[in-house]
Amino acid sequence: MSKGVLLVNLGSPKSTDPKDVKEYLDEFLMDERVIDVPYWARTLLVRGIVLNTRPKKSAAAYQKIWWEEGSPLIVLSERLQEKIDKNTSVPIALAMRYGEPSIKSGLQELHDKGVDEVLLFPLYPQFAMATTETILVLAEELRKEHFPEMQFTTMPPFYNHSDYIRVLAESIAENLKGKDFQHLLFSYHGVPERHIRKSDVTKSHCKIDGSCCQTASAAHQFCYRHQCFETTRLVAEYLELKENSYSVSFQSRLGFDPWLQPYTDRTIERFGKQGMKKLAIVTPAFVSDCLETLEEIAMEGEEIFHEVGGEEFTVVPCLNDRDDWVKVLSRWVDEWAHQKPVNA
Ligand SMILES: C=CC1=C(C)c2cc3[nH]c(cc4nc(cc5[nH]c(cc1n2)c(C)c5CCC(=O)O)C(CCC(=O)O)=C4C)c(C)c3C=C
Ligand SMILES: [Fe+2]
Ligand SMILES: [Fe+2]
Repeated sequence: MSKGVLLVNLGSPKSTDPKDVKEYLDEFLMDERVIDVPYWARTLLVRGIVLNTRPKKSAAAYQKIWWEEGSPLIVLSERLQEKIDKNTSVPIALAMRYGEPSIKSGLQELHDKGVDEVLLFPLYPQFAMATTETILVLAEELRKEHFPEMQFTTMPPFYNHSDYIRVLAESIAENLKGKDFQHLLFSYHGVPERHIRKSDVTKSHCKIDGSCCQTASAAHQFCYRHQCFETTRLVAEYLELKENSYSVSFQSRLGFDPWLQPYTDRTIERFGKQGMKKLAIVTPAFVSDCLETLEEIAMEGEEIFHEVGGEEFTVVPCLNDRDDWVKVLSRWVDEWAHQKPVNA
């Protein structure tokens, strides 16, 4: 059998034109693993309400961060793919869950190179129904329909992998070197609390309280909240951060349902109001910088902090195509290609 890898990230609109943003948001928000309500309710909510106003607002946000080469998320993912491709012995293709290049075109590209054993590699450190799961489900549907001879292996979430923790911690240390920050905020993309309960395989463990994520359970294999806390704990341990000098928050909530808390925007505001002057922030749910890091955190977050008296707001960039990250990913790929287990 001939092996190859499909890296999969979230995706972006084709351009910052509100029409393209609307098309992208339609595909994204009509995904039953993102807005997980019955089809009729999702259609009413997304096509009847959200898509009337959101595309214009999102397009304006995209305009603030768009690069000449295109969407930062796509350009950075392409750079990562090209570097890994140069460093490994098997073909590496890139796909996006929404928009282009599609998962189907990525599988086709590998198929055209004679690949029949694919490592599906969602570019998300932590598992979530709205990210990892939706990629794997769609890839399997496409495999059955178009590439029945292909075999898939899945890269597990790497939120606690020692190589990932080391690279993330080193990146934080490097970017904050010489900066005199009072607190390091780990801001993860949020999800509705309901998603956590749905992914609970025990059906009873996840209470979303102060202790469930620290109490050992089979649920944690699919618990986004637990995995965010674990990434944070391991990085803090690596960097020897003092208790209370760091904390976790969740950003980018949409709609009126309760999402994971505390919310990042309110946390930044609270810190400023309490008199904090120097805040650093890192966003480990994203491996590539994107709208949510470049606009929501680096622009809006900073504005909130300054409005309430904060002075220095330092954002640690995502791992993007850092050399040590490329090296780790390339080694994981080669280990898989040569049949060694990829998990530590
Ligand atoms: C119900 C809505 C959403 C859930 C659940 C959700 C989970 C989720 N998303 C990411 C990563 C990214 N999301 C990005 C943008 C984005 N996310 C939502 C909604 C949900 N996300 C929307 C509507 C948008 C589009 C922009 C906007 O209108 O606000 C991005 C950035 C894309 C880019 O082009 O730069 C990323 C990345 C994760 C990791 C996650 C669950 C853990
Ligand atoms: Fe999102
Ligand atoms: Fe939990």
